[in-house]
Amino acid sequence: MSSDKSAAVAAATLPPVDLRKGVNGLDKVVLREARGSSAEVYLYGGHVTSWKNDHGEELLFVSSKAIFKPPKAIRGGIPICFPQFSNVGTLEQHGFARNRIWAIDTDPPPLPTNSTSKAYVNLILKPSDEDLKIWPHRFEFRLRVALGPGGDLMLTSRIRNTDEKPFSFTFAYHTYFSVSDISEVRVEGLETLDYLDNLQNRERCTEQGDAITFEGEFDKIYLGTPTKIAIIDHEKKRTFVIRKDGLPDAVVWNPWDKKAKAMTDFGDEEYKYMLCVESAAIEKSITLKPGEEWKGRQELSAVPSSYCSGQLDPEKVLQSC
Ligand SMILES: O=P(O)(O)OC[C@H]1O[C@@H](O)[C@H](O)[C@@H](O)[C@@H]1O
Repeated sequence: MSSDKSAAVAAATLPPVDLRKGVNGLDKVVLREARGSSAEVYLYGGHVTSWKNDHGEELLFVSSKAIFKPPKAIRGGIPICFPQFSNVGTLEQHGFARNRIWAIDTDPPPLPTNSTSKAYVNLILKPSDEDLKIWPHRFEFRLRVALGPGGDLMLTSRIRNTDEKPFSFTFAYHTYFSVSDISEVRVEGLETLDYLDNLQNRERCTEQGDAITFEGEFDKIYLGTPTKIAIIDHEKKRTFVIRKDGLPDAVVWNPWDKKAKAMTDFGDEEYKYMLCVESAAIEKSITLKPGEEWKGRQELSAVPSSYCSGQLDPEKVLQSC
């Protein structure tokens, strides 16, 4: 039996949603779609740690040194940065949502969807008394993680102000994509945009030239980005397409060798095999009045690259997906 078929047969005999124990006994939810794709979501952080296509290939990067233990956020997958991106504010780096234990939301308000997939989970995070001491705002953060019939991974965040006064926040889906070799990767859709360079005190610059390629440490916040961005992996002949909604900015990050060595939960050479492209709302923070809700959506697909005699046609890649 081909591996595709056996993955599909296995998926058909297993439930579309399964609560399991993950690393260090942490609870995780396994999602499986009938054709064989799958995803895993840890309640710790509301954190997606795996997304596999129907060939069983892992599409996200998780470090071999990732520490699955609170309070350290899991290195890789899709950490949720909320209510603060990076160090722009008084909270710990990237906020606290990525290192809190989320709950399964058994009765979420309806979310319009045109997918018939049964492979989804709804999670919820509410602030604890301790959280309210460091960020004095009551909220309900609902996260839905769903696998589409074709294996697409959809994350929908709904954040509601349940307090009596307005609050503001910044946000990112800090997605770590698995790539074959960072030197062979290009990102399309961000050319000619303005960005804040995290390596130059967030100086505002304008991207020049062609698609983005990588030759060293990279850490930029692109502003006013299109709703579609592509990551083209030459060697794998695979293109990731990111579609996003409600998230105008996009962070592109690779730590390269020196920073990789400085991170205790990241292998020295692992920077070669990952790239973060993060759908985000950073430059203009989101403000919610009491009772208001914000929604931010990210949809990921992995498709074969259109690759012709060594030349990629960016237009073709973006249009054909
Ligand atoms: O180590 P952390 O807190 O997970 O952050 C990783 C990186 O996250 C990125 O989003 C930032 O732009 C980088 O500056 C940062 O180094």
